[in-house]
Amino acid sequence: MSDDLVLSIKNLSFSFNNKKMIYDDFNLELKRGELICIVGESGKGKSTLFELICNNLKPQKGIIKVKKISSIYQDPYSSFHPSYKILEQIKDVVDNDTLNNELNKLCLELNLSKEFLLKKPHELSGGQLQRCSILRSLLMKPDLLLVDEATSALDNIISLEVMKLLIKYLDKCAILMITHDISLANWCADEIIDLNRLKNEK
Ligand SMILES: Nc1ncnc2c1ncn2[C@@H]1O[C@H](COP(=O)(O)OP(=O)(O)OP(=O)(O)O)[C@@H](O)[C@H]1O
Repeated sequence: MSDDLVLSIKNLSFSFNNKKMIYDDFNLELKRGELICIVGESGKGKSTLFELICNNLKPQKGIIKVKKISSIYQDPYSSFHPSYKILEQIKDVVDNDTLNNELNKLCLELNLSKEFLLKKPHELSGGQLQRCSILRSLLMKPDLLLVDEATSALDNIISLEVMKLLIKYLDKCAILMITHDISLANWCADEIIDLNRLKNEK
């Protein structure tokens, strides 16, 4: 893949148990600096696409190439182990230099008190833990950030601030984001892929 290309999906076909095709000859390229939103009704295959990109599902046809991924999910409690402090779980995946250089600044930008990092996941609210999950993802310095409805657990003002922060990171990575919020997609996306239309075109 060229330097700027972080995701390449070519001629992807996928169905569960060889039943209804969810993807049929689907193509997508994402370059550093691009933000693409995936929209579509429930059951159209948004999460399935992320599972395919993360290599948790195998396509029947086609090739998916991807550089370093980090994911932010809708439910932050599913992103953390319940028994360990947040900071320990961040240290598991982030090197010391990055922690020393970037943790304070990012906590400020995410409006996240460092005290939260010394707590276990269930001691935080959904919104607080989601910001911890975003913090960990950004500290991992991914080439591709997969964002699945990640701001829906946050209130509107924080959600907008977090989106602005993610957009600031676009010089370092690309973002592929699942959202039901069309106005958010219209506001931030370079391109919107509507899975309802994909199906209608068949
Ligand atoms: N493990 C599975 N086995 C069989 N079918 C599945 C499996 N996972 C998902 N599906 C089906 O595949 C289709 C796409 O599911 P997917 O979860 O990708 O949709 P989605 O667009 O993310 O929906 P939502 O907006 O509700 O999260 C659905 O019809 C779903 O029922």
